[in-house]
Amino acid sequence: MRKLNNDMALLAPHAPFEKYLPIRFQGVHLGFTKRVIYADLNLDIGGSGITTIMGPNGAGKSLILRMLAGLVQPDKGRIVYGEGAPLPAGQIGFVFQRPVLLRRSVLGNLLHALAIAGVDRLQRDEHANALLELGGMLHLAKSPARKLSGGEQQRLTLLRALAGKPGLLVLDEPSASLDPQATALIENIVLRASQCGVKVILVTHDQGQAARLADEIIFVHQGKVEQAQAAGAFLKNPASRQAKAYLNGELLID
Ligand SMILES: Nc1ncnc2c1ncn2[C@@H]1O[C@H](COP(=O)(O)OP(=O)(O)OP(=O)(O)O)[C@@H](O)[C@H]1O
Repeated sequence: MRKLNNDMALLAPHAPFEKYLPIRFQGVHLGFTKRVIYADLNLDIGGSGITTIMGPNGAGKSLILRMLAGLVQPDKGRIVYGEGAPLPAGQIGFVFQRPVLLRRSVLGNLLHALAIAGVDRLQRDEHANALLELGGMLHLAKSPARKLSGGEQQRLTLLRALAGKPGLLVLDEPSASLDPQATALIENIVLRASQCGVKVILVTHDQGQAARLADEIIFVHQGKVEQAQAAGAFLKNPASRQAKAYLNGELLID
């Protein structure tokens, strides 16, 4: 219980996020010069907890995350949070596939993120150290961030994303190419954030990871999106033939 209290102090969103749910993609069209990725994407990401997006390479999973982040704008349509109020700055934390860390120490990266998040200068050291403890990285505090191993960099990126106590955490294959132990460390932090009320949206190809983390799963294939299905049901008996083929490792041709 004590740990949960500590986690709550460290991870619970700085402002309640429920009112920004569901997240709705309404009539979204997104295309590039030679290819339309989404012609008319309508998708509700409704529940709290962890939503996992799965689907073959190039299906457009990362683009859904990038649109959520406002990094890519749809050509048409819109993304609506809850009743439609604009999402306040600092409510989304991102972890992308390739970590981009500052040329500073591990601690320096977290202190910078805390400064950006508006945390009082006097509280930053304590907050950063608590994050490092959460990530099992206290012993690396003074190491140059860019010299860390891939798994350590990914974990630091996750801690940095949580520094501002966001209500929504968006992760794009956060443990691709990590070993099982490094993956377990990442998953532990994600689960703890979720238990503290952070809404998590995670892209993964790892069915084991989806089974361990996901409450619901969305399947994306050729610009079409299956509405969220409960994770257990999806992994056992997915709604579509394409999802079944994907889970069985078969080539998807239509
Ligand atoms: N800025 C861009 N310009 C042109 N094409 C793009 C751009 N961004 C993404 N795409 C294309 O959109 C498609 C979907 O990309 P996206 O990164 O969302 O796929 P993904 O489902 O995340 O794939 P993966 O599992 O391989 O990471 C790809 O074919 C990609 O090449």
